[in-house]
Amino acid sequence: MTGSEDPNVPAQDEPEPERDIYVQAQQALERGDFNRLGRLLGQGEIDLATLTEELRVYQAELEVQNAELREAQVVSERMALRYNTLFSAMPLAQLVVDRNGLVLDANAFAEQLFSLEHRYLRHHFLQRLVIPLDRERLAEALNRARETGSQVVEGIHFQTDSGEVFGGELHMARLVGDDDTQVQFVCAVVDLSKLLRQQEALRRSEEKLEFLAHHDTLTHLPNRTLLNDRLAQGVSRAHRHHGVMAVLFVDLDRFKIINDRFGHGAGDELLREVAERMQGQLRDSDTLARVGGDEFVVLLEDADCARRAGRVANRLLQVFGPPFQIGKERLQVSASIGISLYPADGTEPDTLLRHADIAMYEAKSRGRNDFQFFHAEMASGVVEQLELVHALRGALRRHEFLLYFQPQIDLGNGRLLGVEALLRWHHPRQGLLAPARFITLAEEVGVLGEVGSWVLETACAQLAAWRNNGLEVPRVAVNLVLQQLEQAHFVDYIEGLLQRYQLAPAALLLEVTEAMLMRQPERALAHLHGLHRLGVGVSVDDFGTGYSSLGRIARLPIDQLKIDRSFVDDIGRDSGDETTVRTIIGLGRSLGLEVIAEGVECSDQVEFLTREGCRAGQGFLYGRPVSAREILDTYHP
Ligand SMILES: Nc1nc2c(ncn2[C@@H]2O[C@H](COP(=O)(O)O[C@H]3[C@@H](O)[C@H](n4cnc5c(=O)[nH]c(N)nc54)O[C@@H]3COP(=O)(O)O)[C@@H](O)[C@H]2O)c(=O)[nH]1
Repeated sequence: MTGSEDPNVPAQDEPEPERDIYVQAQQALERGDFNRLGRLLGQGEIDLATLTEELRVYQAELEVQNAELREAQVVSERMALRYNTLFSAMPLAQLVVDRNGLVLDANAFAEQLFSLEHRYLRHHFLQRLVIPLDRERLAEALNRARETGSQVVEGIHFQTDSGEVFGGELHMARLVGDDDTQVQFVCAVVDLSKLLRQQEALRRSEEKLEFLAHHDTLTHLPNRTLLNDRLAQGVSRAHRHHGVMAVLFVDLDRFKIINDRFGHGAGDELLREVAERMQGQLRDSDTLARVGGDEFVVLLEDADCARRAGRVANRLLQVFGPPFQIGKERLQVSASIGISLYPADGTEPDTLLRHADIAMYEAKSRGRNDFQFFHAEMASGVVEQLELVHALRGALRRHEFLLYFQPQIDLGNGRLLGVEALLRWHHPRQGLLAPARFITLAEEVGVLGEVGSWVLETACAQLAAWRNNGLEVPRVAVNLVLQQLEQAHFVDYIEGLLQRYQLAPAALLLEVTEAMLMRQPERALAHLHGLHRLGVGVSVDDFGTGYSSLGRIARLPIDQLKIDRSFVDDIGRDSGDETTVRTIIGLGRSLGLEVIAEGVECSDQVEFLTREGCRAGQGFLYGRPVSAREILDTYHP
């Protein structure tokens, strides 16, 4: 003991004797060594009360330690969870490697990226996951990471087990181990090629959206929006350079009929084919746009476009020459084209388009399959046409149609053989319109089939009504259009109609034109045979104006030939036409067909006709087309 040492303070590492006994007792108790405890108690140096107190304190200390341990466990579990989430749940390929780059762990994204299962990936060195050329850079980065704790390697190329190479970035961060020998790194592999692919896909989607906004999805031609844009640019260019420009408005003839008859699928295919054929006739600098169902617009902007416009229009019309093979059908289509020129026909895009549209209507009204340059005088007429088109659409619903009837007379005895039903339209502003004003338009707009059904129904109903009023009109002749003759169940429909109005089949005579028969669509022909079997009469209207082969006429199931008015008109004036009339009458007789002459206006004509053997006639001489009431008043016995 030194002089400075307090004899009452026990040396640091010497246990306090009394306390030592208690510590020994505690340890014995902890171990469950009751013999030892008994011996210590037997030594009599332990006070039981003090021991109990010591044990209580010791227990309290133990509880605190336990609580700390539990808390530490919770913290460590939470840390493990966080680690797992960061390592496994983030959509990023991650690997844990040791100081040499040996893979110790890898998440599912890494397995997927490198096409390697976890168990194989674990035995790889990070170096094997990059291409040989980049391995030295990787080794340098690993060394630096050991010193600095983290590293990023940019522009590195990885390779998958299947040999695929992709560019990207490698991010390394020290995970554990202050000691260099135990160090581990977490490595994140960023696949930039995927990012680039995603960016590329995004760019392509944007491009596609942009394309769709400016192009027609069916034909892929510029749509109205893009056309307006190009038209506006063209006009301002032409204005700046005192240039010219041509706008061609192309509209298919009777496209609606094709759509209705063959379905929209066929219509779409036809439009695609038309677009392709037309495009083939244009220069790269010309614009061909689709601006509506069957409407296309062509812009010509070169210096000689005013002269070229007519030639281009001609070439466009010629593409419709060869039939279009749509599925099993061979379709013959034509188009009408209107042309307007900058600056002569307008200096604003809208005006140029409108005037080309008007000229196109003019081409249609002149018989279609043609082109027309715009003239100022056209405007008023076409506006009227457009109004008519608009009004026609609702005319049936508004009950604006009515039938007039013209008598058909036995030329020998003047008796009434029947009447021809002739359509009239009571236009709200223009008054009573004859068919010449609206039949072609009705066909174009696609309402003629519906109107035709109305005519048939009304004519039959009228025949029944006359009969109920005491007038027996032997038959009614009704004009048909091809559309009606091609309806799927036309013969059944006619049969139903006759039953509904209790009419004999011979009370109905259906007039078809020679032109309709020339085209001889299969279904129409089948219907003619069906009608014949039913006993319904079929008359060939305007006979002599077409070029039907006599052999073909002889084979058709028809009952009557109607000599065209133009020939009857020339009786006594043109010996050629007289010969035609004579031939038709002879033909009818040899085929056993009734022959009726239309447009009979004077007794000389009657004399010629009866002399040649024609027994029936219709014309102003016997009566103009009149209302049903007037027929009743005139012919009621
Ligand atoms: N598809 C349908 N076509 C129809 C229907 N109703 C009529 N039409 C066709 O329209 C064309 C013109 O008919 P319309 O103006 O009624 O003229 C008829 C007569 O008025 C006229 N006619 C009769 N006799 C004379 C005459 O002596 N002189 C003279 N200048 N004209 C006369 O002829 C027309 C009847 O012709 P047609 O039918 O050829 O016998 C006409 O082609 C009708 O076919 C309809 O409902 N559907």
